[in-house]
Amino acid sequence: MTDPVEFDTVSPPDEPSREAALTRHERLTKPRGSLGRLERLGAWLAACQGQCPPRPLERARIVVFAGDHGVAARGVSAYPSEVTAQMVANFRAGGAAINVLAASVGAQVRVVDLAVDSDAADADAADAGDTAGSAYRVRRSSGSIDAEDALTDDETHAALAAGRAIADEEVDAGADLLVAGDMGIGNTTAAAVLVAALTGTEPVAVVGRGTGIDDATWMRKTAAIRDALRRAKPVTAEPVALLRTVAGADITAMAGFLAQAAVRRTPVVLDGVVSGAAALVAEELVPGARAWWVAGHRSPEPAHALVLEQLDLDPLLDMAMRLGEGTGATAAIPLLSMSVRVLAEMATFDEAGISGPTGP
Ligand SMILES: O=C(O)c1ccc[n+]([C@@H]2O[C@H](COP(=O)([O-])O)[C@@H](O)[C@H]2O)c1
Ligand SMILES: Cc1cc2nc[nH]c2cc1C
Repeated sequence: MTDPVEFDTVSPPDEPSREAALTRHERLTKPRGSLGRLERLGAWLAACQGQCPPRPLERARIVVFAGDHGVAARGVSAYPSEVTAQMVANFRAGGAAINVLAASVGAQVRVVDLAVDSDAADADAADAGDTAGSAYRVRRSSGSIDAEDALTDDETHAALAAGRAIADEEVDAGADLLVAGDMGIGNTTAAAVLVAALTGTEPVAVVGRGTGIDDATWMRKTAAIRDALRRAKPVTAEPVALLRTVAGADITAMAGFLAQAAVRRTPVVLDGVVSGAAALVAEELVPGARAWWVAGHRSPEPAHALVLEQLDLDPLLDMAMRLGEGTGATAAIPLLSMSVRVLAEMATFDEAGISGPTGP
């Protein structure tokens, strides 16, 4: 059996740099506080970088964690499982929404197949040019979580180790901002179960429309979530066992990635309900990790609202986006870039010879 995966502890972002950024904002040529949340966002990035003004963001990386889910066979999605492999090919060809959004904001996309339900040989072929992609493949799909564990212990450790290694690779290659995206038919069922388990919520309050399911599918999905939640209950306080029971290799790797990004002091933009569910588990694995995350957007999935509340994160955008792939997070990247550049490039009152506020 493989060894359990250990994570170092998380240290908080640098408070003096945050303070310096907030103080600098008082001296920039604008009424005090007038850039609103953009000011706090820049201060957060200054704290993450440990310097004020912060460096411009130059290497934002989006990692799409792809995997299939056995529970899809219960009829819980509006699309068939084969779409996962087809979309992985689309990502690699550059034709998916995330490719276009990433190109628009100057970010790069990396796709990693953790458990796509296709032949490993296909994955190897598709991974040509991205050798790391197939190297991290843990298995094909996952157990149907309403009736069996998603993964074995060994697979859970392998997926966590994969996510940790991917974060290390990205940080070592100079990433200054990370996004965890997801692709996997059926993954909103697994995400909803994780969120319900970790927030003590009833199935009907976490079930969402996913890819756009009809009412009959909603009933099957709710039943699957109910059954999986019953299986998850005994391991709710054990994050690794919870991942083994109801997550799947893609979400498990994402949790490892989010945990390790925080350990490595690298800021992350969270996406929708799937990255949110992984983030809830990552915060259990390495408490304090949430200080390294910002919520890029609010997904209409009800479980996402629970994630945001539990992690005390206020999303930057509310665009009714429910695609996944990291698209909601990537749409928020321009705000992060602006927040940094404002601190670095705006003139101060002194420099511009502009009168400051009247009064004391
Ligand atoms: O990120 C979200 O909040 C989100 C909400 C709904 C659907 N998705 C995407 O849709 C797929 C899962 O939907 P489903 O209905 O098959 O569970 C998966 O590929 C996700 O990336 C993602
Ligand atoms: C086409 C398609 C693209 C996706 N991207 C993320 N989830 C998806 C689900 C479907 C069905």
